[in-house]
Amino acid sequence: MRLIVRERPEQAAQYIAAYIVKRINAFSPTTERPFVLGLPTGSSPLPIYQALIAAYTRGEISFQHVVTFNMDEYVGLPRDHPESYHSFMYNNFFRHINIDVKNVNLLDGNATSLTEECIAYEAKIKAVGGIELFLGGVGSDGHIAFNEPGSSLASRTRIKSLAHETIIANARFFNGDIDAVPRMALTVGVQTIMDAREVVIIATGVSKALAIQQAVEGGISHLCTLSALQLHSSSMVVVDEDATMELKMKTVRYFTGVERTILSKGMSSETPPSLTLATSNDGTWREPEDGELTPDI
Ligand SMILES: N[C@@H]1[C@@H](O)[C@H](O)[C@@H](COP(=O)(O)O)O[C@@H]1O
Repeated sequence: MRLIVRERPEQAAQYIAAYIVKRINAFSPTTERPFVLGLPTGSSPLPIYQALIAAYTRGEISFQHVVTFNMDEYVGLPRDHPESYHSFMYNNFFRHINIDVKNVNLLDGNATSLTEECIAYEAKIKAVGGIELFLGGVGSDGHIAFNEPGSSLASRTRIKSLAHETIIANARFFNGDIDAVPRMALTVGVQTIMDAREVVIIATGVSKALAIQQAVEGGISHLCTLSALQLHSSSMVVVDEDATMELKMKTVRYFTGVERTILSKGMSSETPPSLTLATSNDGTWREPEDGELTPDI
């Protein structure tokens, strides 16, 4: 796991947006070989979407050959409800870029059979060759997507009851009315996220500090599903300083020291070492070879 610390939330978001732009451009996606991107909702990813829209407007990135899969969706909330994740994604991202709506995948929380919807979603991910990069946020209880504490770390897309802490946290999107927050959601599983070739997480604000502490310094535990990323070979957590509040100073210094080492080797701070060193001559992604510098130095 790589931990990137930036002073302010918007700097953390800028870092991730620049990273995604570079990853997609280096991949050179085509119709036959699209870039498959996993996406979250929530307030923390919003500035990432704004930065990606700005990059698109400046002509630095095209989403024409990008296929997206969203992490989760509420059960029973009408698709056109302003707080459905469908509405969130179209209003805050898809409507502002050149993505083909045929390439957008979101779980249907109103499907006749929710179980079949989940099985079909996993099949669709498999059919496009798996997810290249899964972007995610984290809940204050350490959940990733809607994989609440106690979720199996081997879980796949399924129906999930929301934890009380999540219902309270998400009431802010429903005028503070706890009763208006749906009690259930469809969510990709921890294993669905772990299957992505790369996972990038944004966590900003002091409300995420405990979750970050557990995920980075604690052991792997179903009580903090984000901690499963310790087993992923290419994961990166990007935080602002407030989200580091519960980490040991030694931990923060270790990770910022790693980044300094990378920079002193002449790499751009916005360029992941794996990108610089594990990119083939034709610009396509490849597995780093033995002994080659990877993000987990
Ligand atoms: N299902 C979503 C998660 O995917 C998201 O990470 C979390 C945090 O959201 P925020 O960034 O608004 O704190 O909210 C919801 O629970």
